[in-house]
Amino acid sequence: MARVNHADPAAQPLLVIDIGNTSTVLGLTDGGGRGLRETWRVRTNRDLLPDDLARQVRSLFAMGGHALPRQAVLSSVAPPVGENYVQALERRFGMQTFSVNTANLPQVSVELDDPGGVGADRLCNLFGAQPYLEREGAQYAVVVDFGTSTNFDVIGRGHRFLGGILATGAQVSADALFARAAKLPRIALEAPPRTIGKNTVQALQSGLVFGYAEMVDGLLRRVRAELDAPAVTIATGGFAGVLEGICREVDFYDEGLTLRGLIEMWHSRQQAED
Ligand SMILES: Nc1ncnc2c1ncn2[C@@H]1O[C@H](COP(=O)(O)OP(=O)(O)O)[C@@H](O)[C@H]1O
Ligand SMILES: CC(C)(COP(=O)(O)O)[C@@H](O)C(=O)NCCC(=O)O
Ligand SMILES: [K+]
Repeated sequence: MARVNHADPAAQPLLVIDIGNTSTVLGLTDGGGRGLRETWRVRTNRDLLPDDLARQVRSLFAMGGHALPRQAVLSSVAPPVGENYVQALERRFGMQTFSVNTANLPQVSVELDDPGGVGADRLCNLFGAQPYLEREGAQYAVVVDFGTSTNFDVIGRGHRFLGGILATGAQVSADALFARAAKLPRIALEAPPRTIGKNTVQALQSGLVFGYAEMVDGLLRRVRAELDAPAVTIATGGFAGVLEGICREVDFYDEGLTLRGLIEMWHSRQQAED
């Protein structure tokens, strides 16, 4: 029987929070494991103050019947929301918190002009991609993260962040078009039955969904052509599900990659400290 080591932080449940510009994903790990007992997706709201966030976290945990853990790890690309969560968790619940940034990840080599400028979510994706690198025996991985912006994170073996691409997110592109074309209806971003649309809605869906997929495929081909060895490609983020089966250059779809990366990063940091 496994004995729980109460002194070992890696054996305790952990609250993980990934704060994007549109959504915040929270998760609770099972004690000591990498598995998630439950996840929640809430809107990222820059207007909420630390006590609002404390109330939010408390009610999510109450809803699931979970006790609050003693430790949390956060990734934020939406200041000041990350800082507000940290204040809430530390002051109201006495939690120990760790916020991801380049400076506190010595095991990662960020090979950019300004290593400190990379988004924390992209560093989570670096960790989330590790199992794919190992399983596929690839030298490189490219994570395509479909959020507010669409990020391509190019990762090399040995925890190397090599660079990438930032493209306008699919919803942001659609919103910009609707805002400037008076006669166009707001449509659901889903694939139409065929490329040649038979009405305004289908024509828009073709441009926004198939057009977007072609951009992704084209950029992935260009990235692959610049690398000196094969790359495994994985899609994640809010809009990835819509493109599943449409992008030809995407090998895997993995909704939970960023959050699992955040958990993995925390464990690898614990090991580095031991
Ligand atoms: N369940 C869903 N189905 C389809 N599209 C979604 C879904 N959830 C989010 N999106 C789209 O994904 C984008 C936001 O993704 P998300 O991962 O929440 O972004 P961020 O990481 O920037 O917070 C938006 O374009 C949104 O319309
Ligand atoms: C590119 C991003 C806006 C993506 O955020 P998201 O779409 O996930 O909300 C974020 O990772 C960010 O602000 N990055 C800083 C710039 C960089 O990574 O180079
Ligand atoms: K994200």
